[in-house]
Amino acid sequence: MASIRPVVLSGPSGSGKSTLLKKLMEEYPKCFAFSVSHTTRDPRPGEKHGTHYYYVSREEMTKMISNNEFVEHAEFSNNLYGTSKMAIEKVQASGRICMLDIDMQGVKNIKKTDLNPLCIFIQPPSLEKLEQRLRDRKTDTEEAIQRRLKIANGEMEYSKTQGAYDHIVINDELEISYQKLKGLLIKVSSICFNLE
Ligand SMILES: Nc1ncnc2c1ncn2[C@@H]1O[C@H](COP(=O)(O)OP(=O)(O)OP(=O)(O)O)[C@@H](O)[C@H]1O
Repeated sequence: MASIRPVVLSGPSGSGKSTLLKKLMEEYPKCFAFSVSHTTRDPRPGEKHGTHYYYVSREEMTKMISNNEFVEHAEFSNNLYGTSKMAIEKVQASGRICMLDIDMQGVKNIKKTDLNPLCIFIQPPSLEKLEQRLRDRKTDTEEAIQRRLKIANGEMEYSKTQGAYDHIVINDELEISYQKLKGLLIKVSSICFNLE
């Protein structure tokens, strides 16, 4: 049986990826799952290997990176984090749709794998509205907002290139965008998604 395609949501910071994913997970908790990331940081009390993260040594993770086992990886506060192909395949094997929230570079990488992802660009209605949403979110400094807006320009440009994304959802009115997203996901797996 062909495996269920993983679904990538990508788009500028503040375009609404987390908001849409949260709605989806709340409405269909059994249908979707996130992949478990790898990290070199130590587990915190109560955290379980394979549930919260896969905890690996820096040596092991560096080796995995050079073996091209990650679709994306980054370093924060002296620790490496990454989304492995294996973790995505594990979700697929469980019969659920693996949802990924990854940046433009991650999209380019995952498209080179044999995971056959459905890539959806979550587009803000305008850069002005994006800026307003980032301000209203109150999670970023002015400097961070300016940095996010600069990156957003490049992401918007890339989204227009031929074949970059399978679909674009303009996130203007949240409920309408959410329904559009659901419509696209039914096509990935009507069995799992059991909406009809
Ligand atoms: N359709 C919408 N209309 C108005 N506000 C929205 C809409 N969608 C999301 N928002 C708000 O915009 C802000 C940014 O959304 P969110 O945090 O989901 O973006 P994101 O793409 O996940 O960003 P990041 O990449 O930084 O995690 C949030 O405060 C959210 O409540």
